[in-house]
Amino acid sequence: MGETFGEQFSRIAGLMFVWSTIQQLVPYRVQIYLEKLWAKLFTFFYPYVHITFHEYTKGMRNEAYSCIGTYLGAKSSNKAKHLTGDKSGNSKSLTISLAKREETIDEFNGVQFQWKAFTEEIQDSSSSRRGGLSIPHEKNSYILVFHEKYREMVAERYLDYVIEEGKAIELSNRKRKLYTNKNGNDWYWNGGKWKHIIFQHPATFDTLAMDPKKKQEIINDLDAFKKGKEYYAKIGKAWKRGYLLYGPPGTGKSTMIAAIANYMEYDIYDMELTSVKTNSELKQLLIDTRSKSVIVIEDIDCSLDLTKKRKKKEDDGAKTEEKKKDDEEEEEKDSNSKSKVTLSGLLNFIDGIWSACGQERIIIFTTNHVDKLDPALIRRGRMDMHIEMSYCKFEAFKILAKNYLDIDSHPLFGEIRQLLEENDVSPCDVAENLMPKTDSGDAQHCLMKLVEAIKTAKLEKEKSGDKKESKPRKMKFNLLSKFNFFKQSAKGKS
Ligand SMILES: Nc1ncnc2c1ncn2[C@@H]1O[C@H](COP(=O)(O)OP(=O)(O)OP(=O)(O)O)[C@@H](O)[C@H]1O
Ligand SMILES: [Mg+2]
Repeated sequence: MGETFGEQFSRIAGLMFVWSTIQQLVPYRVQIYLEKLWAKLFTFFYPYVHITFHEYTKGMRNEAYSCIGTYLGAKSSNKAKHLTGDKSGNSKSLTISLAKREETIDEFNGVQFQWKAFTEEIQDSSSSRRGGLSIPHEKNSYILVFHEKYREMVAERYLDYVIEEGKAIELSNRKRKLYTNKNGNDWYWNGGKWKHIIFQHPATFDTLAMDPKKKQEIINDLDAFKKGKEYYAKIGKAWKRGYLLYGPPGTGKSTMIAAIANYMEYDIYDMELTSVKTNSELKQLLIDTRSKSVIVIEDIDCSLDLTKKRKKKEDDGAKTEEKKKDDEEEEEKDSNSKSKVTLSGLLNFIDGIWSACGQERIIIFTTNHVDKLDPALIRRGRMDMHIEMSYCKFEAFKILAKNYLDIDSHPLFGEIRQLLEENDVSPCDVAENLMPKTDSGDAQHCLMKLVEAIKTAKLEKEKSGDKKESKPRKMKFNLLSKFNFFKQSAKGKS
């Protein structure tokens, strides 16, 4: 394997010359016999196999080519002498690749493999002809050369390894995207049914205020899912996971989605179910999603009248014919303007045959009213984990205090602990009070503000006599509305 491409080429040319001379001198039958002999001889003198990976095959970009390029760039950045650097709009940092005609050696399981970045100049006489001149264009490829005896290793392990590694590097270096199926002009359309902007959200599990034990459980579940490729294949299950996030407004459901996407380094598909007209459109949307993504349906209880539809069927039996007819007419009027996605369409979306066509996907539903959902929608197995996002208790408060004020303790913490135990306050409302409104706003001032706010809310509640059914102030932060801020900045970058 120590030979360069030049030396290998001279050796092949010599052998070819000997062969063509012999061919001209002997009759046809002998030629056939000699051809077999030649194949053996050739392998004996030149026991190397070449595999070429072109940049384009049949007019389509070859995914293997870009994965190999990324892999070789990462592997040879400290070995090869000629490299190129590239920073495309979609990558977070500089991508290093082998320069044209550069060679490098890669080692796998103690075996050396030779790679070369090959470029061929082609004189295109048709499409690119300008003013009588034919403009040359380049045909790029990577060539892998290895000894005959490693054929099996290459086919069964090495190439898979190279492609997977390349893909992983590409994924970790790409800018992630937030997709939507909503109508609107200020999103980038990517050819399918989804439009996107660059996804940038600072939420992480560290900044998410919730019970630390519960948080760790979710992180462990995500870790197991990430590493579960073989396990899911072994048990014959599609590699996907479903989470149901439920809880009152402002308890961090949307924030949790952003934290999950950041932790997993996934894209987000924010599905507006009311914009989907039919079940087949829903299926098409699913097909158009890519793997390594979180598919989100927020406020699932408000998205579709799924529960009503099912309940109606049960009630229909008890109605008079006239009443039934009136209802049907009413429904007909409604149905022309509304989405016709049905519960079974949605269930198929979650775990039908089609849902398995892309791997490594997380589906998340959020709701403020878990009790309103159809049991079929949230049964175990369909939604693997039910996560309750609840009011802010002391442990969660400490995380917010650290995030917003950078403090771990304060004399007011004791009072706040007690107030949080006795009152239902959403993390959103706590966060709102901890945010300094002026430059002079210090920790003491913010904590006092919080204490006052909780006490005032408590008094108001007592006055209204509605001690039990306290509803926190609804501060609706839809995932998309949060990202409106990023739309402008994302323009032109994607
Ligand atoms: N658990 C939390 N940890 C950290 N910040 C939080 C948390 N909950 C709420 N917040 C803060 O409050 C804001 C609103 O939270 P978020 O939108 O995630 O709530 P939600 O549960 O999705 O509400 P809704 O049910 O109205 O959609 C967030 O931008 C965040 O700043
Ligand atoms: Mg939300």
